[in-house]
This record gives sequence, C-alpha cells and structure tokens, in this order.
Amino acid sequence: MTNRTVLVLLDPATEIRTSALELFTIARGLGTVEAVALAGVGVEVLAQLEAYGVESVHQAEFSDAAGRVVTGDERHLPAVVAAALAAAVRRADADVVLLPSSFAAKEAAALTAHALGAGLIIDAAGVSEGDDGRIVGSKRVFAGSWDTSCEVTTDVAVLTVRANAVVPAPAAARVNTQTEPLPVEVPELGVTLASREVKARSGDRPPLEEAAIVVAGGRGTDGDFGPVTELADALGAAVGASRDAVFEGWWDTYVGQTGVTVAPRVYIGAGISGAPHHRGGMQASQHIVAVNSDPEAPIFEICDFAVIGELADVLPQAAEEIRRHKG
Ligand SMILES: Cc1cc2nc3c(=O)[nH]c(=O)nc-3n(C[C@H](O)[C@H](O)[C@H](O)COP(=O)(O)OP(=O)(O)OC[C@H]3O[C@@H](n4cnc5c(N)ncnc54)[C@H](O)[C@@H]3O)c2cc1C
Repeated sequence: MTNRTVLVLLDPATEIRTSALELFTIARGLGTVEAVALAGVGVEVLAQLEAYGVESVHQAEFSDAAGRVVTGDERHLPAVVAAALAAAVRRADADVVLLPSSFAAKEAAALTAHALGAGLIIDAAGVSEGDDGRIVGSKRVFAGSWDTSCEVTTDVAVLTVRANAVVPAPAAARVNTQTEPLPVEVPELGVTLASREVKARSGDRPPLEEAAIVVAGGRGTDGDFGPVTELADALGAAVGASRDAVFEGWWDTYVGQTGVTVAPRVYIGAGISGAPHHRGGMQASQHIVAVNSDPEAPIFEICDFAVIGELADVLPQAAEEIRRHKG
C-alpha cells in the first residue's frame, strides 16, 4: 500500500450511515483515512470515526463571496459539496476521494473531478490498488452482463461506491481523530434552493438502494405481499417488487432498469420471472435466490439458489426457520 491520503465524504455530519462505514473500511485498505464533513461533528460521530481509523475530519465552514457565513440547506447542493471536497483535496494533498452512490453524491463527484482534473469512476462495486499502484475501480455494466475494471491514470481519483461493496469493519486499533475547520467559499450557484425535505425512513426496514438483503415480489404473488414482507422482516431486509407488481398497485417501488438498481449481498425474487428489464436492476447482486413455481422461469438461469415451488408455501417456511435460528 503506497502512502496515499483517502478522503471520505461524511454527509450528514450528525449520524454515520452504513454507507459511510463501508467507505471508511475500503479507504483503510488504500491509505490514510480522512473525512470531509459539511458541518461540525458531534461526540458520538467522533467516537465512530475513531473506531473506524479516521485520522482527521475536515469540518467545512461555508461563507459566501462577501464573507457571510452560510449555514443553510444549500450546503448539501452538489456544487457546494464539490467545492468542499476540492478544497479538502488541495489542503490535505489527497489522492483519492470516496463518496456513496446516491444521485446527489454522483453529481458532487463529477463536479469535484472536473474541478480537480481528476479521473472519475461512478458506481464502483470495489476499489483496489493496481499492480502499478494506481487506483482501480471495478463495476458491473450493461445490466450486469459485463464486469469491468477501470484504472485511474490521473493523480487524484474520485469514486462513488455502491452500497454493500464491503462488510463494514472497525479498525484493528482506535485512533485519535483530529478535527480541523475547512474554510470553503460557496460558489456562484445559478440556482436558489427553495426547499429541501429529508424523507423519513418508513418503518424499521432499510432503504431499498442500500439494503444488504432485498426480498422482491412479482406478479406471482397475485397481490398478496404478506409472505414477501414476512420473510423480509425475518431477515431485516428491504422489500422490492417487479414493475408489473407495482403497476398492479401491490407495492410502491420496483427494481429494474427503469426502477431502482440494487446490488445487495442477497437478493430474493419471489414470483418474478426474471425479464431482462428486471434483471438489469438486480443482476449485480452478490447472491441471487429465486422462488418460482415454473421450473422454466428465466430467473433460474441467473440465480445461485433456486426453489421451485409456490411462494405462499416456501416464504413462510423460510421465515419461520430464520426466526427459529435467531431465537
Ligand atoms: C420499457 C420497459 C421498461 C421496463 N422496466 C422494468 C423494470 O425496471 N423492472 C421490472 O421489474 N420490469 C420492467 N419492465 C417489465 C418487464 O418487462 C416484465 O414485464 C416484468 O418484470 C414482469 O414482472 P413479473 O416477473 O412480476 O411478472 P411475470 O413475468 O408475469 O412473472 C411472474 C412469475 O411468477 C411465477 N409465479 C406465478 N405464480 C406463482 C406462485 N404461486 N409461486 C411462485 N411463483 C409463481 C410465474 O411462473 C412467473 O415466472 C419493463 C418493461 C418495459 C416495456
């Protein structure tokens, strides 16, 4: 491992999400880890940064061109986040910037790379060091049909990394994280932020995009998502659906090429045929389990574990067994 500095975006600064812990875990394998926060971090956040081996945190302090302090929601606009990241890279002489793969973070990553003349990889499923010491991002493309490795040839590499790329793990030893103010001038935006609403997460289920396990139901449920949600809750999984199931009004969010793209550790598709449009949004999953009553269903061609059977029989049995093991 060469002596490089890796910056990780920490947004929000008030809590540490699993996606940030995954990025810190990846960053430790690449070099010295530092975080960039869009506000001051609290004691609890600092304790987690110490546990994950983050040597320092650059706490952005925004001001406008006239020197007035900026503390509003515009701090989260991609152009403003990019200004903070670029300032942090210049100050820390950093080599790598890691961000999660949310839509806003991808835009911020592109703007940061543009400002720094850096190489950019979006939606990496893994980040490593190549034989020549350069940063390599691996990703699945073309609806999961190709695995690619991209080497960054510029001095600075900016990458957004998909959720579940690694299992988050604390550092072998805690560090004493230093906090440092990072003065950032908010750029000329050309837009005015009218409102920003952070959506409350529904129930106890993880968000579909980030979940380590996803259970999805299709037309084969015939409108009864009870067995799907029962298994999901036994596993602590997110619930998804096929587009047809959503168009029938049986669920609200669908997985697929025109829906949400997921790449969990385990994807369970129940009563889903595995049409190309659906596969495009889930084929990058690490393990695919399919439950279908038709032995000829196309989803069986891409799954790791196939269950031929009625989902109303199979899923409750699986949920029961999981609850028993947990108990
Ligand atoms: C432009 C475009 C974009 C699209 N984008 C998407 C997208 O992003 N995501 C998406 O999902 N779809 C998308 N679609 C639709 C897609 O092509 C398929 O029509 C859809 O995915 C099929 O949904 P399904 O698998 O639930 O239904 P079906 O194809 O009808 O499959 C149902 C399956 O359930 C099985 N089954 C039936 N009863 C049972 C039972 N009791 N127990 C177990 N199994 C059972 C059947 O054997 C069958 O395999 C798109 C289509 C178009 C035209």
